[in-house]
Amino acid sequence: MIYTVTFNPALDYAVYLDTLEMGALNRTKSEELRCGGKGINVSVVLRNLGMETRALGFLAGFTGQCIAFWLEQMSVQSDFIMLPAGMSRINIKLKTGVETEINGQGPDIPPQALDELFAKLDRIGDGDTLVLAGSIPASLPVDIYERILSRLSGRGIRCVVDASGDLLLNVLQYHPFLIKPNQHELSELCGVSLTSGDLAGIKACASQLQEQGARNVLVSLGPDGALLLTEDGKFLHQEAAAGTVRNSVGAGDSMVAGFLTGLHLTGSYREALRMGAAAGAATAFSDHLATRREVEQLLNTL
Ligand SMILES: Nc1ncnc2c1ncn2[C@@H]1O[C@H](COP(=O)(O)OP(=O)(O)O)[C@@H](O)[C@H]1O
Ligand SMILES: O=P(O)(O)OC[C@H]1O[C@](O)(COP(=O)(O)O)[C@@H](O)[C@@H]1O
Repeated sequence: MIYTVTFNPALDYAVYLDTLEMGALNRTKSEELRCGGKGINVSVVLRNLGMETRALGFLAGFTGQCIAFWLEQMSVQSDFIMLPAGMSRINIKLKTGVETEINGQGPDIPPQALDELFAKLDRIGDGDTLVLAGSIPASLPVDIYERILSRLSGRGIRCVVDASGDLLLNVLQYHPFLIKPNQHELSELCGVSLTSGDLAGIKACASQLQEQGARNVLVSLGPDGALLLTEDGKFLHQEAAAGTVRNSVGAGDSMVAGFLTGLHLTGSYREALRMGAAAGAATAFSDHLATRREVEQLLNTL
């Protein structure tokens, strides 16, 4: 079973307009609302690809109820903790030819709710995979992912972490099975400025994160594809699929889901990377998260 944890789920509100005029009334050409947050997106795409998954984390308020309802409608198994106050965030995704995002803070998570999550995590066992993905509400300490990995350590659980900054750096000492920074996050993590196409620089940063403890490092590069540094020290590069971008929100999460599915089905890192790229592109080229049919179609082109 692949468990995902989303500390800070969201409703993603995508708004399409030709231009955005600051300080004026703008009207949309169209808009879409869907549930989001990194772990949730991973679970949705895993489910679409026929994998067994359960989404964990925290929800609050009417937005939280909406997220739970939509997950149920999509037959995604979930076991969220409902918080006593606040509301799950609404993240705004402006589509004006370029993509601009405004992500919210999220509700406070009180200590009792955190204990409830730990109790659920204690039931995960040998052979399971745990995906910790996304930001945490400001009220939580930045070592929270580290505390989870330390608690699960030695229990045969495969841990995947998709987060940025210290949230990610702090867990490397626990040797996560996979991390998936995008190019921007990689630059930040390594304190260097990486330009698109600087494959040598990207490889050096990936190696640095592996030296710090990550087993496999998957760097997603948007339209430039992806680079995987495997645990046995090999670099694999994957070109991106060709197509027209509609909404790339969730492409990274879809890549994680595709990668885990590909690895489960074939046991090959090369194939996992290919399926990750197909799933990422399938999401970027549509206004929803990748479906199985879309992933299979793109897989044939890679
Ligand atoms: N414009 C695109 N064209 C083709 N593939 C894409 C595009 N954008 C994303 N992808 C695929 O999805 C993967 C994840 O996207 P990326 O934007 O790098 O992640 P994130 O959403 O985490 O920033 C990429 O590595 C690539 O394979
Ligand atoms: O938790 P964070 O870092 O604020 O990110 C949350 C946002 O990331 C997403 O999960 C999309 O992530 P990716 O585009 O990296 O796949 C959105 O659904 C959500 O709004």
